[in-house]
Amino acid sequence: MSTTDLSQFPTIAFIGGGNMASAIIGGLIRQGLPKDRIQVVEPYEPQRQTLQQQFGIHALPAADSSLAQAQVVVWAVKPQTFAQAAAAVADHSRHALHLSVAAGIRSDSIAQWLGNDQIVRAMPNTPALVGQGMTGLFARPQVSAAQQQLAEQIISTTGQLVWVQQESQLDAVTALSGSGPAYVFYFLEAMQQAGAEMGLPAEQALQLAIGTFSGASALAAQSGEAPAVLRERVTSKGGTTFAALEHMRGADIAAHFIGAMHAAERRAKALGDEFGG
Ligand SMILES: NC(=O)C1=CN([C@@H]2O[C@H](COP(=O)(O)OP(=O)(O)OC[C@H]3O[C@@H](n4cnc5c(N)ncnc54)[C@H](OP(=O)(O)O)[C@@H]3O)[C@@H](O)[C@H]2O)C=CC1
Ligand SMILES: O=C(O)[C@@H]1CCC=N1
Repeated sequence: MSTTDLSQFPTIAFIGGGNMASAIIGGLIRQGLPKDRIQVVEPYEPQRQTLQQQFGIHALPAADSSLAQAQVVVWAVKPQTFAQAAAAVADHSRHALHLSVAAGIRSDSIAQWLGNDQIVRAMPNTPALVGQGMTGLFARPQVSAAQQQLAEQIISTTGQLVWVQQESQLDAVTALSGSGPAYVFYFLEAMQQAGAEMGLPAEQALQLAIGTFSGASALAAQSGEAPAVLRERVTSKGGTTFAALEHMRGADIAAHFIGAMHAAERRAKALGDEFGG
């Protein structure tokens, strides 16, 4: 995570004030962006109250002309509601940089809805909530280097990032790191259940599972060795890991897992087709 000083940063408007918007707002405030530089449009009253309690930000129930002061507009609405939200905002944000986190919605659609080509698409993930996000970014050719840097500064308050060269690669990022935390939680649930079935208290089983994920991730990141090498080092001949991995191979878990990720990528593309312009 970068430690950029954001005290001189421009005003940023968020369209949609739910999970992902909150993760980014939290990152920006932690790094010193004054709250009066953040605007949020959020139609759901309980969520507006949450934003007030969590960040001391007064969110607007609907777009209005005050959005014209924002130099960056972050789109954090569901793909299904993007077109409708864009229609209400377009007239107020002709000259802003637009940063969309919506899954699947292509920048061609966004440019058409907003009448503006200055668009960066981002695919973050929920560990952004604790400053450990992983985000893929794509910039349209019309986006300047300075605007790319601005997008990078915003996203880097939530964790790490990578730029992709082709917009279609964002669908792969969505299937991998965007949806990825859910895969990890799915495995954590299964490991907790197995631990409990084998006689461990459920809480202790979860603690062991979480610690194993974070420890193995740290080892993979710091050792510089391939996951397959690290896996082999755990797998003693005729031992327990071998027994577990043979069971997984028999059930072709890897093929099923890879198939699941392809399903996520297909869904990202379908969201773009279904809800894009
Ligand atoms: N959650 C995740 O792990 C990730 C999500 N994303 C993407 O982020 C985007 C937002 O997801 P997430 O934060 O989880 O969703 P949320 O539902 O938490 O947030 C979206 C918010 O937008 C509000 N909203 C609906 N219509 C409008 C409108 N016209 N103008 C302004 N706000 C509106 C919603 O209100 P209401 O509830 O009343 O509809 C809701 O509070 C999605 O496009 C998703 O694809 C990207 C990466 C990861
Ligand atoms: O499930 C979704 O559609 C969003 C995009 C990536 C994670 N959540």
